[in-house]
Parts: sequence; C-alpha cells; structure tokens
Amino acid sequence: MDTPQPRYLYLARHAEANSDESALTDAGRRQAVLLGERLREVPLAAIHHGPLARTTETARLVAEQRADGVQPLASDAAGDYIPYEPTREDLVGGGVDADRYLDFVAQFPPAERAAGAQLAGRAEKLFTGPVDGSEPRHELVVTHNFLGGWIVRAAYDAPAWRWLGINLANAALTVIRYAPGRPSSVLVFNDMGHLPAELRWTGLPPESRV
Ligand SMILES: O=C(O)[C@H](O)COP(=O)(O)O
Repeated sequence: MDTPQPRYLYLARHAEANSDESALTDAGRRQAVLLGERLREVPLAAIHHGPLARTTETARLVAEQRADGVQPLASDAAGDYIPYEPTREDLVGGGVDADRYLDFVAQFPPAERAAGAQLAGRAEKLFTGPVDGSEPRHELVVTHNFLGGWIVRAAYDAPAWRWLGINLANAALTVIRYAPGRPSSVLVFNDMGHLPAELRWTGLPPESRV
C-alpha cells in the first residue's frame, strides 16, 4: 500500500553558459559531466529541467553519465522566471535596501515576472514535499538561480521575498529532504565537491565566492 514517503530533491543550477546563454561553455560542459558523475549512483526516479538551452544541455549531459536510462523531462515550472515580486513593504520590513532590489527585479521582462508566481506554485507542487509510494523518491531538478533560491527559501519557511540573496553556483548541488511529519531539511547547499577548484563558484559575483 502507498504511504507518504520522503522525497530527496537534488537541486542544481545549470552549468556555465556562454555570454548569449545559447549553449554551455567548454567549462560548463565539464561541470555538467562531473555533476552527472557525482549523481551516477543516486537512484534518480526523474531528471526535470527548464526548457531553455542551458538547462536542457546540462540535464542531457547529467543523464548521459548514467546507466539506468532515466531520460530528462522538460518542465516550464523549472524554467527561468521571477518566482515572487517583492513589494517595498516586504523589503523595508526585511531591513534591506528596497530600491536596490526593486530596481533589480524591474529589469526583467514583464512576461518573466507576470507568469512567475503561478509557475513557482507549480514548481513547489511538482518538486517539493513528501510523496506517495512504497519507498523514498530521489529526483533531480536542473534549473536557474531564481527558482533555486525560491525552493531553498521555501524549505526554511522564510518570507516570500527572501528568494533574493540565495544564490546557487553553476552545477553545484543542493539536496533537500522532505519527510512526512518533519520540517524540510536542507542536507547540503551549494556542494561543489565534485568540481575541481577552477570550475567552482562560476555564475556568482566575486563577493559571493569563499
Ligand atoms: O532567472 C534566473 O534565475 C536568473 O535570471 C539567473 O539565471 P541563470 O540561473 O539562468 O543564470
């Protein structure tokens, strides 16, 4: 009989993309292969990815490192969008420089902002929380920085605006466990142990690298 089971969400931002974001760089392809090798023994039931080239290519290279034939699945919910548009009140209440973040969000196309809330809700439904089944489920989502921040924020029940300031490095690994009757648990965040030093921290500004 199916009963609620833990879900392990493996969350990764796509590997490094070239400047027009039409494909991965050589370094990005190496990152994606290494991420795939890191996940090779994880019994993934699914590999979801956003529809854009950089997430699609990353997911394909990850899948190619496996012997189990799990095929990547494109999902709009794993795509590139603003998951929640912060209000001035949110930001002032959070004690941060409101103009800075309002200007930051305003630079993204209206379409990415308008569709975001609904897509973010779908992503939470599809990719987070315990699952029904006979055993724990392991799933990979290859996505973009903003949805990554949104999912980590949600795992900590932080305020909606707080996806801002949570940043994932390219091809780093974040793992969240959702067990029935327990709070969500971020097991690892931005793990880059599978990447050599020169392939770590890409996709982040210098002040976010440690
Ligand atoms: O939508 C996003 O997450 C940001 O625009 C960053 O995008 P990226 O993760 O594709 O670089």
